[in-house]
Amino acid sequence: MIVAPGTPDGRLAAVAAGLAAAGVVVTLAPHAAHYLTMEVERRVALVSQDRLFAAAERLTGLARFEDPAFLDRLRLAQQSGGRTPGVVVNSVFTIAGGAVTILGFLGSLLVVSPWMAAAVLLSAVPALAVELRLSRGRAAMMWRIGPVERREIFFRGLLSDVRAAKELRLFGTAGFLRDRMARERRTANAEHRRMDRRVLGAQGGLGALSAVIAGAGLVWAVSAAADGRVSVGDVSLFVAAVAGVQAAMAGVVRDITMAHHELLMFGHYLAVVDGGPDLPVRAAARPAPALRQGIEFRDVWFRYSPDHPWVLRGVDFTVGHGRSVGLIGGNGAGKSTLVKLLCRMYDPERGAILWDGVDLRDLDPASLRDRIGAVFQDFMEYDLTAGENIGLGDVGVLESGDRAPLREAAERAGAHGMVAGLPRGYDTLLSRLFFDGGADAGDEPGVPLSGGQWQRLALARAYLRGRRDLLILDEPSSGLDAEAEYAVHTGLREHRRGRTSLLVSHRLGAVRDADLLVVLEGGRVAESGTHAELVAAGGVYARMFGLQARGYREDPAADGQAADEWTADGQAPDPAGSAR
Ligand SMILES: Nc1ncnc2c1ncn2[C@@H]1O[C@H](COP(=O)(O)OP(=O)(O)OP(=O)(O)O)[C@@H](O)[C@H]1O
Repeated sequence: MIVAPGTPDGRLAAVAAGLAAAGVVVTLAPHAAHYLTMEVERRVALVSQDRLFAAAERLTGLARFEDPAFLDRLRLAQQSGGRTPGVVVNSVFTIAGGAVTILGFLGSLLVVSPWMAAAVLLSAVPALAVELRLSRGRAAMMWRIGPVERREIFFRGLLSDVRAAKELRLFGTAGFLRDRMARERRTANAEHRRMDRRVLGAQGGLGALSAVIAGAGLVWAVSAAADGRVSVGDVSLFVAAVAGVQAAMAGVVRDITMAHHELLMFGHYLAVVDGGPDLPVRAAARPAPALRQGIEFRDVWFRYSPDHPWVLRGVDFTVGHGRSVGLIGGNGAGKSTLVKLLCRMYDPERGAILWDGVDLRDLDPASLRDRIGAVFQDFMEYDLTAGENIGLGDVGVLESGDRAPLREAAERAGAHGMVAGLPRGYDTLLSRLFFDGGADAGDEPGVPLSGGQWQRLALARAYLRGRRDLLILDEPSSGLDAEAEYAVHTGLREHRRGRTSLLVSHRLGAVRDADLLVVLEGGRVAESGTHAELVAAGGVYARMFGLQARGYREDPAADGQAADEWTADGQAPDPAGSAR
């Protein structure tokens, strides 16, 4: 009987309930602590990820995203950002717990042998120094193998990318790429192995030091017991205390090192989040005003970096307000580069681009971009719904839920019929990679589009920004079929009428009626003028136009006449045929 006879049943029940509650608390506490830790980590990860990508979004231009070192840093920052705070906080708690344990054992040790206590404590100094050094070495190694791991990630992505799958199968290149992937992994593994060996060696040394100290202590304790200076009980206490202090100190050193390593890696996160602007930001940058006069390229020189050749070498021309300018030039002439400069993705190295006479560098980039609608040559295909693919041209419209502007833009881009024919119209998910999560979609896989269909959506996206001051179209119809191209160019002509636009195209028939044609060659404006003027001049444009015109002639015998026909009256046969 553990309860004295006569104890009231109520008290017994209360004691039992109290014990049960304590048992529940004791059982639940670690799980609750784990839950709280994980919840804190989830929240910290969410906030840190948001801050990281907000910082990336603040970068005005593109150069950082083309800088391999920045990309490595961004990847390491993603890994460390969400993890470091949790690891460090955990480490602080475990270090505190370890310190208490050390103090407890140290008390016992001090009673038996203060010298031994000092020796065991001091042995932590080299251990900490060595571990911190290893931690720095590990962080440096992670940075060193960044490019290797990024290449491996690239190959891994390639081997699982549906767009690459065609060529990999047709050319039988998957094995070759798999080897390259394995080679990168082997290189990374070699670095990891080297590091692990260093750690192994160092840990071995530290282990030996601990063993020597503990062994020397034991010898001393046994001989002291033999001399009767300490009792047998003291020897047991001594051995347990030495082992306890050493184990707890090893734990503390391990936790300090882990926190140290995480903080080193967190440096990458801070470098991205606190990184300065990539393009100079003028303190007094003003909002871009509505375009009234035009845009002037004034002696614009540009290269992607000092290690790259000049792409533009003193480009001069003006896009007058309300005028359409066609930009022409061979592959690599710098047309898309010029478009990117106009959107201030980069700054010219020399010269300036002026918006109504104001240098783009003096304008707030966001307000400048708000005045521009564009289709880039390498336009995006978003794994989102058709409506969202168009709506991303103007998030305000997208968020308003008003479908009419989306439809209008799609109609102008010749995309409405195609979108309306999709299983869920504008709500159809355009992807094979995701399931359509719509309430009544029954998790159907999304629908992929053809190249030309995607291009129409990209055009619709630009049209959604129709009220913008400047429309830039970089090869907007390269993937379209003949009818669609005709429709698009007819629509474009309408859309461009009286609006400021810059149209880049290799199809000279598509740009011939622009108010001004600018031909880029060798990084400079080789010639400019109207179609008739350039044809009459018989220069680069005339030659290019003649070549294309010949390609559209049915009768090869007439080739010889072609150039004469258009040079004579400046009204050449239409090279793009259907596009006219
Ligand atoms: N991000 C970049 N970094 C370094 N060089 C680049 C970059 N983008 C383009 N280039 C180089 O700049 C030159 C001009 O490229 P750009 O894309 O402007 O030519 P383009 O006239 O638009 O050609 P295309 O008619 O083939 O589209 C090319 O030699 C290209 O290699």
